[in-house]
Amino acid sequence: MSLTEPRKNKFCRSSKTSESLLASSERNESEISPSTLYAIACILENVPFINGSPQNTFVPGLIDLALQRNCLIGGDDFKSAQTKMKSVLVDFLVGAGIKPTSIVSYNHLGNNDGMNLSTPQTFRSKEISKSNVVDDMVSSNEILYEPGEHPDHVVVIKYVPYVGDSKRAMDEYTSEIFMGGKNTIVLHNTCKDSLLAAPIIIDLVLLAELSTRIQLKAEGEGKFHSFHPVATILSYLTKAPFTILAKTGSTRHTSGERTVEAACNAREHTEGLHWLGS
Ligand SMILES: O=P([O-])([O-])O[C@@H]1[C@@H](O)[C@H](O)[C@@H](O)[C@H](O)[C@@H]1O
Repeated sequence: MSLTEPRKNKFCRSSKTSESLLASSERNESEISPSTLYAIACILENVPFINGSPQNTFVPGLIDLALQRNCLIGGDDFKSAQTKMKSVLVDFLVGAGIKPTSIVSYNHLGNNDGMNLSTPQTFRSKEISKSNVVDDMVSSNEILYEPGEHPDHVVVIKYVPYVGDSKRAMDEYTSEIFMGGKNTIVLHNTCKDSLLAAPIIIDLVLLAELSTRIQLKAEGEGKFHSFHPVATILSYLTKAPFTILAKTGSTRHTSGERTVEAACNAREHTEGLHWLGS
């Protein structure tokens, strides 16, 4: 986990493969972000790495290295309060046939993260992870939304030192209902940012450790093997779930519902198992 870093809009040449990434870190090149360096160190020691921040730490060369070393990586960005509420509420509204057309999320906080997010480059990383959470829900409902249609969605975060770790979140959800009616839901949420993140970190660490001890094989497979290094099961607890597409093997940020399914499947298949190494 690290403080939010500026988002990389394109990957430099040295981060494209594991070889070029390792060579670049050996040369101490500045393009390699601190969180990517931490991840390299973990993978080289076969220690699971979880990205609790929103920036794109998992550059292609790092994913390559994790696959080669079969080391667990997961992320991105702990889903703690406003975004957790948003993913649940929008899922309910869309599922109930109520069409969110405008979502405005504002929050202010005064801790170190709030100060760090007060620069445009780092805020952009968080803005993306807080905004994309509804994309898959909207695009999957072709009855409510035309192809390409989506709600107006605005995310604002302001740094207010006085409130410290007591994060304030204010949300307004406006939706179209039956016969062109309008519905507006307004939420106000005050919470201790760190107290929300801490249990998520503990759960992620426990789940990551447990995942590394599970061996499995599908029918027809010759031998047992571990889960895929890209830990979809961990991404349920994040804003921007980092997952692997079974068909193509490519990684992508996907929706929360798919990660719920992955977590439920994993639990179903592991309940009551005799634990290796226990
Ligand atoms: O999870 P959430 O409340 O939507 O998002 C939060 C952000 O709004 C806040 O700026 C940050 O400090 C928290 O760590 C968390 O990421």
